[in-house]
Amino acid sequence: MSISAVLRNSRTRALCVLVVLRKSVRSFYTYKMAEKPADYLSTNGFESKTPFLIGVAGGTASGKSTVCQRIMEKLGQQHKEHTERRVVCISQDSFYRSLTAPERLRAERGQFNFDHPDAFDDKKLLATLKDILAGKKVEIPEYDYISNSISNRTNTLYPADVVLIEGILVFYFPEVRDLFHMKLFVDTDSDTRLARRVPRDIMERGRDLEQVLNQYMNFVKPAFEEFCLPTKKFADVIIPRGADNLVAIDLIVQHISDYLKKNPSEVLLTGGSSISDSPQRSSKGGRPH
Ligand SMILES: Nc1ncnc2c1ncn2[C@@H]1O[C@H](COP(=O)(O)OP(=O)(O)O)[C@@H](O)[C@H]1O
Ligand SMILES: O=c1ccn([C@@H]2O[C@H](COP(=O)(O)O)[C@@H](O)[C@H]2O)c(=O)[nH]1
Repeated sequence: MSISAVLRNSRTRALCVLVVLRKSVRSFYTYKMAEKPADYLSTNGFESKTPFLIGVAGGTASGKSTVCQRIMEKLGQQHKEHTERRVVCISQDSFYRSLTAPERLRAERGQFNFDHPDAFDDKKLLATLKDILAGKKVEIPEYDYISNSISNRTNTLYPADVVLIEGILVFYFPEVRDLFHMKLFVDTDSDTRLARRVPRDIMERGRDLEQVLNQYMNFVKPAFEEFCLPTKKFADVIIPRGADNLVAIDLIVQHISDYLKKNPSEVLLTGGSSISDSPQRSSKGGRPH
């Protein structure tokens, strides 16, 4: 091979290396930039960080709401103005879908399966959680268990640092499940749950004993076994005995508290924080907890 051919060849090789290098540098930036909007909301040169999203699943009356309440109390959030809260909590029940007229009739007779995934508007739940993760203020509908429907009242959820969402099937829908940075499963035995559900549904949800037991045997128990219990395997932390488990609650509170300390709530100037400081999905590597 002549010297000029060698030179031409090595120049070609050098050019190739440069192209490859440029390509990998560009794809590195593309990756970073593409990741950024999911973690930061950019408005007028300011960025507000995405909240740390915690899913809390478990069977009916396992104590999901009570666990969330305890966490809020221990973090001193319960008595704060809604606009001031750094930790907020919502329920998957706000995302039950509207029923058709025949379904409404069945629901009134206790013959509608509210424990089946089809009872939920999972698209709306997903869209709302994405808005929350984008740092938006959202309206959360109130669910009315007496009329078995979404009421016309909503509660405003202001951007917060940590958002808890509790519900029987929060880990059921894969796209929803993948949004969580941390997944908790409240594991309370079925007898205890039934013993709690009966008085609650009679006193708070306007049911009679026969209705509660029929619904439990026909729908609640089979659906728990088919749809809710299998999602326990997705949990990062299982909380046996629910709100009675003070050790588990204290550990979770400590973790959230550390997260809040590491992530001051003020809005950040653009470029003020690195991507690696922001929450990572628990299904991927590098989780912060
Ligand atoms: N550790 C507990 N000890 C006694 N009662 C409890 C406990 N946890 C929850 N409860 C009661 O059981 C019922 C269901 O609890 P809740 O937290 O609403 O469960 P979930 O949100 O899982 O449906 C409520 O009436 C609640 O007050
Ligand atoms: O109109 C409705 C809607 C839901 N339910 C029951 O509620 C539970 C879920 O709420 P928990 O607070 O987790 O118990 C679910 O088991 C449904 O059966 C209802 O009875 N009526």
